[in-house]
Amino acid sequence: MIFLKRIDAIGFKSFAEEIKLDFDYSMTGIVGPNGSGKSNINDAIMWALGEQSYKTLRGDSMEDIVFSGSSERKALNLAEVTLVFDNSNRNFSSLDFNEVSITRKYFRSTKESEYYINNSRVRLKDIQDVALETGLTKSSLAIISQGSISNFVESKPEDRRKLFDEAAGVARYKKRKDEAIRKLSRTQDNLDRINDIINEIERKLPSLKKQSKKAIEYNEAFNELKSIEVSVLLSDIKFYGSKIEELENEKVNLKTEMELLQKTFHKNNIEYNQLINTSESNDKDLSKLNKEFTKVVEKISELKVAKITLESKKENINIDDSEYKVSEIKHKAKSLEIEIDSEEGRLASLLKEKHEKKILLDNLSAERYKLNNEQEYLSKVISKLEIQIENMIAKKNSLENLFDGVKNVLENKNILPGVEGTVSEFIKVKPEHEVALSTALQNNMQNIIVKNTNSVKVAIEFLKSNNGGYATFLPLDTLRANYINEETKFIIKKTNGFIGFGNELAIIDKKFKIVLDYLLSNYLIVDSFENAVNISKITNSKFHVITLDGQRILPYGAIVGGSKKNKSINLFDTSKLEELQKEKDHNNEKVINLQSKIVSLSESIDIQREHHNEIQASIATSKKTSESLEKELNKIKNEFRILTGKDLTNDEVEFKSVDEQLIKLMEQISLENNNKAKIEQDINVIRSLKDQGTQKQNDLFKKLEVDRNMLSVLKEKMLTINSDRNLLKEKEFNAKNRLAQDYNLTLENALKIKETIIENESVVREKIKELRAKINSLGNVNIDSIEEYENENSRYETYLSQSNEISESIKNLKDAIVDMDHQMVEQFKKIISDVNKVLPETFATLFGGGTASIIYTEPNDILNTGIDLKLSPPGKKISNLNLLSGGEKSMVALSVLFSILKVRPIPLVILDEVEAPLDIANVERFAKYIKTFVNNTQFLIVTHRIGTMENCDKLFGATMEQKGITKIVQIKLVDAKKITNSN
Ligand SMILES: Nc1ncnc2c1ncn2[C@@H]1O[C@H](COP(=O)(O)OP(=O)(O)OP(=O)(O)O)[C@@H](O)[C@H]1O
Repeated sequence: MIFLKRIDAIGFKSFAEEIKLDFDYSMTGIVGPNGSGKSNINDAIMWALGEQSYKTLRGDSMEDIVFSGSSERKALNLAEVTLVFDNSNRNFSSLDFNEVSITRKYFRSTKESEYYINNSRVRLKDIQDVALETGLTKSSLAIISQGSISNFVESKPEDRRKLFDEAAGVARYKKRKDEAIRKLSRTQDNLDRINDIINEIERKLPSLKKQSKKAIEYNEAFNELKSIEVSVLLSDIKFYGSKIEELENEKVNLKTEMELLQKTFHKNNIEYNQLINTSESNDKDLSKLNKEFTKVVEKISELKVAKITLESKKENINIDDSEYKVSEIKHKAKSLEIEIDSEEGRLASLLKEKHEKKILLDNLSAERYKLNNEQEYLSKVISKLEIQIENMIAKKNSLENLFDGVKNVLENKNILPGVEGTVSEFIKVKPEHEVALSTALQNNMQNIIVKNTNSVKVAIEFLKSNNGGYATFLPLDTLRANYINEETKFIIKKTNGFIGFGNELAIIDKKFKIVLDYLLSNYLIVDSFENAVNISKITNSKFHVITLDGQRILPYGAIVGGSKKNKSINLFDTSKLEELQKEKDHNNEKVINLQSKIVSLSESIDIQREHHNEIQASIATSKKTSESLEKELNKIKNEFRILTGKDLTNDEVEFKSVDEQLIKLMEQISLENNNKAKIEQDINVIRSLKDQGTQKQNDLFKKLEVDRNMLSVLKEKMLTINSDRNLLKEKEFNAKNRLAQDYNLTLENALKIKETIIENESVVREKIKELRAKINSLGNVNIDSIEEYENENSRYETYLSQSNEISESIKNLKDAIVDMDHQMVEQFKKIISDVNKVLPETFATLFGGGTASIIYTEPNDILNTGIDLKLSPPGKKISNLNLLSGGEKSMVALSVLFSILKVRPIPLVILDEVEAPLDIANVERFAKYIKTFVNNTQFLIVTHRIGTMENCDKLFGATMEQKGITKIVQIKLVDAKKITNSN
């Protein structure tokens, strides 16, 4: 049997000071004046066992259970009640202790309750479990007040049955049944909701299934088409690629051939034009010489006429024959000497001229040798430059330095709208700013300039769908620069060593200016590190400051410096490439100049060589002429010796006036003849040169014609190659475009797809047509429907299984309710029958005779039936229970209560003034009757009645010595009586 050993309470209602009640006895009485706090003990027990209804506790809120203060005491914040039970028989089966204490605390401030079992904090539910085992729970039989006793008879049959429900333990089932019904209703709601969803899905599912089937068919056909067509496109692209490569190679060879031919043609053309010039100048010289020649011939004729006139004049003079002959000889000798002198003079001048020509020729040859060497050296330099340029262009065109994302975007520029190119492609810098601006731009060189944000969107989608990497885009429509304000700019410009703002030093096309401003407007370029530090300080370290050799001071003062390795390749390459190209062009110009100089030098050398040869020939002729004149002079001198017997000396060569005139004339004639010969010689030289020139000119002309024809053939060929190549490029582009547009594939990604081997091209192309037709025949396809169908179907299955589970649990609940109903009926019937067995005896004992029984108001509906009482007090016939007196009503209720206690003993029963309406004799009977239960039940009786007090084992008196504060002390019967009497 569970035995309540002690109650400790403080702060609960009127227990402002701690009260302790030891219940060592089976029947304990509590006495005291009205309002002294007796019933508060019952409340304390109920509250400690977890009572949640403040109304049951006679309050308006839970706060009302805390001591609210009195005229002398302040209100308390905490109410605490502890019940101590004996558990040596382990009546609380789950608690392995000899003593079990249950504590509840309530804090007014937090409005929170705390529960403890044996001082360990527990949940409310743990307390309620223990309370169930005590049988001391709310509305149980354990706590009976005066009100509930008098109500029992007066209440309706349906309310009356509650007591029996409690006793039968049916209340527990009822509670569970209510819960089960609530759960059933909730579950049914759930089922309805799920069935609604199932119906809704069922409506959608067939159409989705149809769409999904169509989409799957489409996907299959599309994937097959994709696999075949991608392979066909790849094989086409491969074919076009190899053909384009062949044509490119052919083009390179053709270009080299054309360049060579053009060089030769150009060279020959210069030579040809120079020959024409030389020929024209020769013609001029010739006509001049011819005029001079005519003049000389005319002069000689005139002189000869004068000589003949003089000779005839002389003939008329009568002179001795021998004298004449001597004179003749003298005259002839004189003229021969003149001729010899003149010939010697001519020879000397020819030798001098030859010497001069030799020196000139040597100089010209030396000059030509030097120029040839120079040309050879320059040609080598040009070849080297060409290789360097080709390498650079190849490297630049290869895109190999670019990040994956950037490379992919640039490679697919044709299908991505609005992509302009990388920053490095457009920005140019002066060589002296190259290092600084490369340092500034190092992270942005590969940013891609695009027209607008839409272009960015398309490009990013493209990169995402091809797993093509990342890139930074600069959309021209939304890009905004963070400009330095004019005032700050003014100060910066005045600072030592400041060279310029990054965006003003770099060069870019006007339409991309915002890119420069965006990237470089906050970069200050300065000459030296010291000045960089200074300018950074002046500007509060707000901007990037970069020195010409690439040292950087970042905003907020960080400094980056070191070697110049970071120089941007692209920027450098651009200016370097231009530099190389310029150098090459400059050297080419030099070579062309040299070539024309060499050609003209060669011309001059040829001409001078001809002159030299002519002079050589003239020298030989002159020597011969001199020799023959000497011979003739010697012959005449001999003739003179024979005629006169003396040697012809110079003194004798004297003439008379006519002779002298003749000699003079002859001298003049000889001089003019020499002159004429000289002119003739010059004419001959020029003529021969002219002939040679004409020959060369004709040869060159023919050669030029041949080369010109050849060039036009080669150009024609180049045009054909270019147009073939462009055609192939277009085809290749179209194929790539189809890869991108039809299959959203870059070439790179397409190559990763396993290729279908094409054995028979026409069969494959036929298959492509077939698949296309199939795809077209499918019409509008909703690809998402595959996933949608799968999702909806799986949702359908999930809900279906949930619906089945819920239906199953509804069935279980219904079964459980039926089971509970059955249990309740059985147990209810049992308690009624058990009580009916003892009730007549109890009734007779308390009433001193008579009989009583319990009857069902609805015997056919035991679950809902009310309970009525059939009573026969001794000597009375009762037709209506309401006709009983107050005391009788209490006695009837107590009979029923005690009958129940007999058949269903309860460990602890609290009776609160239940015997108040009874007369002294009945109180006596009542108290005595209680005594018959004490073996199974512990009684706590709040009473004002002496009869009851006399039968109690122990009495406690409740007083309010201090106003409003209950004090409880054990008292003797005599004192109890005193208290009662004084009431
Ligand atoms: N929160 C509270 N703080 C202080 N006193 C309280 C509080 N709640 C109730 N009381 C006091 O408790 C008393 C009521 O006690 P109780 O009902 O136990 O009296 P009783 O002895 O059973 O009286 P009766 O014999 O008339 O039934 C009242 O005086 C009331 O003012």
